[in-house]
Amino acid sequence: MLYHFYIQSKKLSSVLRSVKTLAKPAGARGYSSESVPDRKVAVLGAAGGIGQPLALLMKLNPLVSRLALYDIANTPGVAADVGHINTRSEVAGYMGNDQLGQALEDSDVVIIPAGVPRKPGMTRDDLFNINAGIVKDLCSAIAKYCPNAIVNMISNPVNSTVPIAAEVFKKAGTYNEKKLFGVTTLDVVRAKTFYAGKANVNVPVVGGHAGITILPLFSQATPKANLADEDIKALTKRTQDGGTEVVESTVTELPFFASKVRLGKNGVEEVLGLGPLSDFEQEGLEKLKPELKASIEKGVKFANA
Ligand SMILES: NC(=O)C1=CN([C@@H]2O[C@H](COP(=O)(O)OP(=O)(O)OC[C@H]3O[C@@H](n4cnc5c(N)ncnc54)[C@H](O)[C@@H]3O)[C@@H](O)[C@H]2O)C=CC1
Ligand SMILES: O=C([O-])CC(=O)C(=O)O
Repeated sequence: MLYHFYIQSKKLSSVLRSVKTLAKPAGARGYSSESVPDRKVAVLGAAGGIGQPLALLMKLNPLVSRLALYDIANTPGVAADVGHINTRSEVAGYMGNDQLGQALEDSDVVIIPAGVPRKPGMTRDDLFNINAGIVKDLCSAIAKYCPNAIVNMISNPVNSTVPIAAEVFKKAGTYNEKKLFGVTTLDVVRAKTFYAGKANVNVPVVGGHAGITILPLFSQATPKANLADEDIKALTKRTQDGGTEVVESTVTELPFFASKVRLGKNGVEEVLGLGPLSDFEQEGLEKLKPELKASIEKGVKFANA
């Protein structure tokens, strides 16, 4: 799954693991290059710490045929570098606002890691003042140049940048709740790693992507490890502090809530429910709602100001 790869891209070891898998010839993984349709992916913020390894992973993905790398600076070099990799997709670099439209035109998928990252001591919400404006402008351009694209928001604070994107698209008349995602897969990756080390385990993580709004559901882990309540509490805290898909849903009364979804080529096909929660998780769910609600409202207010 797309999201899995790029969110893992922060860790070099994960990048190398993914590269190993993806570097197999397309046919070896069940794709025949002739039968793969044309698919354009645009990365906005492509020259950054997340954008560059993400561009590499997209270049290695046999499902991508055109890769547009956009940033306000340094994209010609990044595009030349990534373009030397001998895989299917054609790579083009775009730099500065004048070239944003070209970068976005005809895109099927847009991934946004543009904006500033946290420094030690900052919360994700501390990034709001700078990143909200960046995301708003980029989403206005998406509505204009590729209104049908699937949009994946990485820029923080995700709990607010996703609602900002939704408001911009609603105003432009292009909003499709099935095609807007907040990228929170890193929370799932962390929950799995902390729960069971290297073992192959599934752990759903729901809510948002900041602090207590991240709620790992260890009671639904498969296979299950028999851990004491105190250990589950500690693992929950570690996952929340360590750094799924945020979609508009009816899983809770909140308009945006990370939950398990079934994906298809047109975006979300089904939003899956929360499933049975332990008392500890139910308590966590009630605690996260006010904070996530406030972050959503902050984004909506900004976009409509
Ligand atoms: N959702 C998640 O799980 C994660 C989210 N993030 C977030 O992703 C964002 C990027 O992080 P890094 O790549 O580490 O930061 P970075 O500073 O290394 O890269 C950001 C890039 O965005 C570019 N940029 C700034 N304004 C832009 C604009 N208007 N249009 C296009 N590009 C623009 C910069 O030139 C830079 O190349 C941060 O907000 C960070 O918090 C980071 C890791 C995981
Ligand atoms: O923590 C951050 O600022 C970046 C992020 O979203 C993550 O690593 O989960």
